[in-house]
Amino acid sequence: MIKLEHVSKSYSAGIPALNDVSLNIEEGEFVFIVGDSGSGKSTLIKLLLKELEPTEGTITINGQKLNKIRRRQTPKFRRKIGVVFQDFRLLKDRNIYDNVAFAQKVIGESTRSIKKNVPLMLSMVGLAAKYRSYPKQLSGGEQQRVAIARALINKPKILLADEPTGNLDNNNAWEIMKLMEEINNNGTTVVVVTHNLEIVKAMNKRVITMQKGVIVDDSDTASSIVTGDNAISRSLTERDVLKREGDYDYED
Ligand SMILES: Nc1ncnc2c1ncn2[C@@H]1O[C@H](COP(=O)(O)OP(=O)(O)OP(=O)(O)O)[C@@H](O)[C@H]1O
Repeated sequence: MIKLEHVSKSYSAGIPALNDVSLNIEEGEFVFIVGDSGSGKSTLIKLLLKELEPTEGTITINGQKLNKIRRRQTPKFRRKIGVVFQDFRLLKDRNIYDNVAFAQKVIGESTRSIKKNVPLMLSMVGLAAKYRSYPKQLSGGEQQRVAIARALINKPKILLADEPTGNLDNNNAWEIMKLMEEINNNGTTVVVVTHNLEIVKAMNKRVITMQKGVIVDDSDTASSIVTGDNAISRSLTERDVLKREGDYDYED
């Protein structure tokens, strides 16, 4: 699903930010990437999103070699990956329904589908009742849930999260991690960059440790590997949601 072969990235002369990194992440895995500040974690995420090009080596995602993707095809490629950041990056002047719906509008989804999909997704992250709220009316944990809903609404096979709990207190951090675990259990491959080693230890997943641009440890726990495609919609039917949330209409 995600394959790096001898990937290096230098921003300038001197020590490369990534130095000959080879890595394989299989479909359905949940992987933490940890390491000191400056060890290359964010560089790795940016390479996976094709925001940066490697200086050397090859990256393959979903069978697609990233260096073969033309510039005008890049947005389409990125839409296949859900991304979540530390600072949420929500649209401040839109309510949370519109924040999530926006991602569907961008790919040309019909209004009818959007009206069906967005409530389901908001329900999955536990925010169906707050669909009219604006980001500033939500707690940090809730805002991150909206960001996760937005990242997943187009059913990507991969979710990348760069310090998703960095701005959250411990309880909210745990809830977000548990949500990511649920998402992974439904078949999505999840890659999480974090400094929160307490959570990493407790979650018992594969942990890749980086130091000065190289992988210094990769502890694989095979029990965390789940196979299958993205199946959020399979596990959460419309009927489930109506049962859970009560039947109510969303505005246009
Ligand atoms: N745009 C850039 N230009 C030059 N050097 C950069 C740039 N971005 C990152 N670096 C350097 O590359 C190295 C790796 O940085 P990176 O941001 O990938 O680390 P990180 O592990 O994500 O750190 P943090 O945990 O602090 O976010 C660092 O030495 C950093 O200074």
